Amino acid sequence: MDSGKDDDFTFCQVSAPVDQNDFNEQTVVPGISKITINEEASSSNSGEQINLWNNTSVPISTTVKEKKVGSLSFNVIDTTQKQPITTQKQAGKPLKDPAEQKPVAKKPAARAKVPFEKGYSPMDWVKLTRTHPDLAGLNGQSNRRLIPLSEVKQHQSEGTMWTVLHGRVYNISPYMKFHPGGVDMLMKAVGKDCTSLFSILWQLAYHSELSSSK
Ligand code: HEM
Repeated sequence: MDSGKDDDFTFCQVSAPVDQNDFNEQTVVPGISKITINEEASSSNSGEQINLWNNTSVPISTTVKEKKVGSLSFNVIDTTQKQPITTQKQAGKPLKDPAEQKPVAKKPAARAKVPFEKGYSPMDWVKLTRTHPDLAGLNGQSNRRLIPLSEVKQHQSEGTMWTVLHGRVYNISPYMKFHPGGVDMLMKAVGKDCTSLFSILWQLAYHSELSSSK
């Protein structure tokens, strides 16, 4: 093992994220009519931002930051946009050349925080991570093995709910009731590669804290 992070449930080789097509942003955030997805952002410093509505792309520069929530750690894309994410959409009319479109200020996302049950506050999570060193459920197994997506799909039950984010496998089961967005939201990531979904949420500013350096 190298000297990298060894307290984590890592590494896997999987296919491209699969949940993007299942994902309907309206069900996650009613009222949102326009979102964009970052492609090729997990390991490069530059990429393209694809606009889902008119399929134009805008070059952006990205950096990948590693963030931690308790023992869960993950990479989060930090995009330094050269152009605003949102542009005006005209109902029923073809969109203008992106260069002509007036920029619209990005609205802060409507809050969708769910009240925590007693004993599941962020502070309780911190305590749990300190008192339970093996929340990933490794049981002494290496955290550096290749895990196929087919194996990730098999872990969808209490205690062992796996997801893939930026090429790494995480057991998010212990975090379920601590998730500020609620159990139902987090369940959408279980048994899948949630990288695309996570990028969408980040762009909607739902996971802003995870991606800032505060
Ligand atoms: C994969 C692991 C995930 C982790 C570790 C995680 C962690 C977090 C954290 C720390 C927050 C609070 C951040 C903030 O207040 O800015 C949050 C909020 C939220 N998350 Fe997640 N999340 C995960 C996956 C998901 C998924 C898959 C969804 C939806 C499908 C989701 C939906 C939300 C929503 C709606 C909020 C509420 C944002 C707000 O209104 O404040 N999360 N999550």
